[in-house]
Amino acid sequence: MKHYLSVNDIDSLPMWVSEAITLKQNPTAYKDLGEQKTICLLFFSNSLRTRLSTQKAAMNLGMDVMVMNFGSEGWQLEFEDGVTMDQGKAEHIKEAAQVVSQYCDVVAIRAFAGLKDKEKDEAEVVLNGFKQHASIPVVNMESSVGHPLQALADAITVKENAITAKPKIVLSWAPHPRALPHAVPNSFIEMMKLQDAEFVITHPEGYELNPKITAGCTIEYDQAKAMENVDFVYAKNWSSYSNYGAILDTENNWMITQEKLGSAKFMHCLPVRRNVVVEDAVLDGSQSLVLEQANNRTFAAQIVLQKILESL
Ligand SMILES: NCCC[C@H](NC(=O)CCC(=O)O)C(=O)O
Ligand SMILES: NC(=O)OP(=O)(O)O
Repeated sequence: MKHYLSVNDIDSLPMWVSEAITLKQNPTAYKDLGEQKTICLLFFSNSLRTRLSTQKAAMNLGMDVMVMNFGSEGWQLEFEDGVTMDQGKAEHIKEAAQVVSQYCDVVAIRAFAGLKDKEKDEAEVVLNGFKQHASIPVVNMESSVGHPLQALADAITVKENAITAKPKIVLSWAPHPRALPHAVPNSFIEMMKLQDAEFVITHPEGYELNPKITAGCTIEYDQAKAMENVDFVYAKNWSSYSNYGAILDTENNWMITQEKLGSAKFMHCLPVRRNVVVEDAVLDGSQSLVLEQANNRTFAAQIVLQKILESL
């Protein structure tokens, strides 16, 4: 595998998930694979889990790791071709990506959607800029439109906790004080299409995601109805897609509560706003899988890096 940019770079989900679960028994089993290899993690946006779990995964594989908060510490990058660079941006992606490629064997990038300009976000300028100009494999650590490492960790978590072969999984929109990107729900939906599940998306009207991504999915505007007989509830806020980046005022009581959850398991990618997205009782109770999801981020990243290292 050259790059890991979206869940569609996974050639066999069942195989990857099963390899990741096996890996958990002996995380350093492939310690020699990454010897003399360096990964560079570039952050244009904040992170806790992605930063530490990807670093941990690389260390488990024996790799050297360099981390840079590019957004605050790097030169401001120009991504457009042919511009006269007489304004604030000091360095062009053409040089930056090639320079990084000289120091590392793999580069991983986090750059969230700006949520102002849909076309610009969907062009994935940062991720694609590196893909185009770097000569090394690129890993997506959450871009404007996808978070495939999270989705892989989620698939591992579902596999480990499912008690039926085809569980009912509901992706529920939840409230949030800020406008959030679509990357996590997008990749979760794409991942659901790769696995056997009765999958339902529920959100208030106006919060429809990109129809190209939700094509073929069941969308139910009544949250209670969507959650009947559910096995896994995956909560996530996202801003409007059609009214791009807006917070609408259609929300009415969408927070996940223990009462709504019933006996289902609760999932969220974290960080989560307590008593806004989900009530304390759920997060502090035994049905929450959020810490398992975060733990599985290491093994998701490790499987991805393993596949990349094997193909170098
Ligand atoms: N990487 C996981 C989620 C990252 C991001 N959440 C956030 O920005 C939450 C920030 C806050 O709660 O203020 C998102 O939704 O895509
Ligand atoms: N879930 C996740 O990606 O967390 P961070 O944003 O903290 O990396």
